[in-house]
Amino acid sequence: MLKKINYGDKEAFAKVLEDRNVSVDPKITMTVLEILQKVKEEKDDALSFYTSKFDGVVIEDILVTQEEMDKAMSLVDDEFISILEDAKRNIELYHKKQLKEGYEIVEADDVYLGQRVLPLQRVGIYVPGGSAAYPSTVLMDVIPAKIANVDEIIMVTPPQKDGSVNPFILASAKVAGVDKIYKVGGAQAIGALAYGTQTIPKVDKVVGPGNVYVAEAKKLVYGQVDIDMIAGPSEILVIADKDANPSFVAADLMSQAEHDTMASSILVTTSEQLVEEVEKELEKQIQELSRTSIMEQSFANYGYVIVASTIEEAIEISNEIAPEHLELMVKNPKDYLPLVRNAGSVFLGYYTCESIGDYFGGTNHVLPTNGTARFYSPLGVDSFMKKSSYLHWSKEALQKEGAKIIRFAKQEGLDAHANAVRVRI
Ligand SMILES: NC(=O)c1ccc[n+]([C@@H]2O[C@H](COP(=O)([O-])OP(=O)(O)OC[C@H]3O[C@@H](n4cnc5c(N)ncnc54)[C@H](O)[C@@H]3O)[C@@H](O)[C@H]2O)c1
Ligand SMILES: N[C@H](CO)Cc1c[nH]c[nH+]1
Ligand SMILES: [Zn+2]
Repeated sequence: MLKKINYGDKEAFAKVLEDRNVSVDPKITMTVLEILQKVKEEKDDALSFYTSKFDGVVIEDILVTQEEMDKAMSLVDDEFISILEDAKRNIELYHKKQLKEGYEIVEADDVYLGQRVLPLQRVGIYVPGGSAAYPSTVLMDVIPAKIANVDEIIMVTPPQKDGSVNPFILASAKVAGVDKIYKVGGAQAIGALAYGTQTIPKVDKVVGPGNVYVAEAKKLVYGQVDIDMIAGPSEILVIADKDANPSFVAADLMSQAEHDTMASSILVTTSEQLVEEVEKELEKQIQELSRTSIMEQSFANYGYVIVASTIEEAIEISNEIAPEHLELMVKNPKDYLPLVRNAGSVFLGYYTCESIGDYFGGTNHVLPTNGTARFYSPLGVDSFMKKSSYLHWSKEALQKEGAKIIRFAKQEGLDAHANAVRVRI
């Protein structure tokens, strides 16, 4: 099911990297530009138009009401609410450590300077609602924003055919602490968050995964608002030694392949025998699961096995691929962690399947994909904060150092800058 290549075959390996560089069809960019322009000009009317066109439903009031929230809570079982709360606790515990403080430096002559770390005022969270509903993503997006102390968290998500929102999404939003929820999705929702409409207020940052229209819209509004990252189809790279259990390896490869036909699952191993055993396990387990066709297509598109000569070499390969998720199914996995340079999130040991991180372990599951783990970080508290600097100089300090500043300004030909110092001293 997986295409087998050797790391030594540089051409074949280059193709693995190339395959991930899916460029966006210009037609999609044109469609999204058109949607964004219409939202900018026609605001709420454009939202109604596109919701009816793409989601097949006409909605009078897109703001989710208290009544709708109460109904959703009554539809969700207590066990699930309690699981959401347990997951929330783990996610909070992990993310609280990310809170950063500002600093101040005090010098002679009443000179002081510092950096303040401030929460964003209003953020927009996109929660996908097309082919699958992910209450877990609501927790992953919202909890770090709450910890950062963002003033207002607004969520947008496409309505279902009957005009409602999946109750598990609403329950998750309630547990996480979202302030307002609007029933609108796709590029039009991103446009609404970026430009504001009569109903949806303009935000400072848009975060959250979505399909290609959502991702393209985020790219296009960047600058008008900040965005988190472009999170594409899921990826998993498993590094397994000869002692790894083939049944576990196969199960984990399938766990991400089931997300999307464009998801990528790669096994890098030092054991030829494991390759054969994993193949057998894949054939067996895939028949026992439900999203068989998606997994098969995903393996056909981006499923690879790469044989490496050592675990160190396997990590070198992984660093080149820079996967969203990396599993180290090897003996003494922590010994290898320092060698990992590029990976969104690393799962250590035979029993740490990636699904733990998707739902419950505490680390964030909104992660850089498509090789961008080389420079992007997981979504976190930092994503919802910004910095601002400040400086104070006294008359004495300016008298001492002012001449240097005047000279600097003159060097740049900026006389008015120099003058601002001169008039004070
Ligand atoms: N990385 C992560 O953490 C993570 C988590 C959850 C989901 N995801 C990904 O998010 C994506 C969700 O996609 P989805 O489609 O299910 O939901 P979605 O909410 O992203 O997209 C649905 C919206 O797309 C718009 N749309 C659909 N067809 C269109 C068209 N022809 N032209 C213009 N707009 C159109 C509609 O407005 C619709 O409301 C998947 O790729 C999934 O793998 C990633
Ligand atoms: N693995 C996905 C991110 O790549 C997130 C997710 C949500 N639910 C299950 N998994
Ligand atoms: Zn997942």
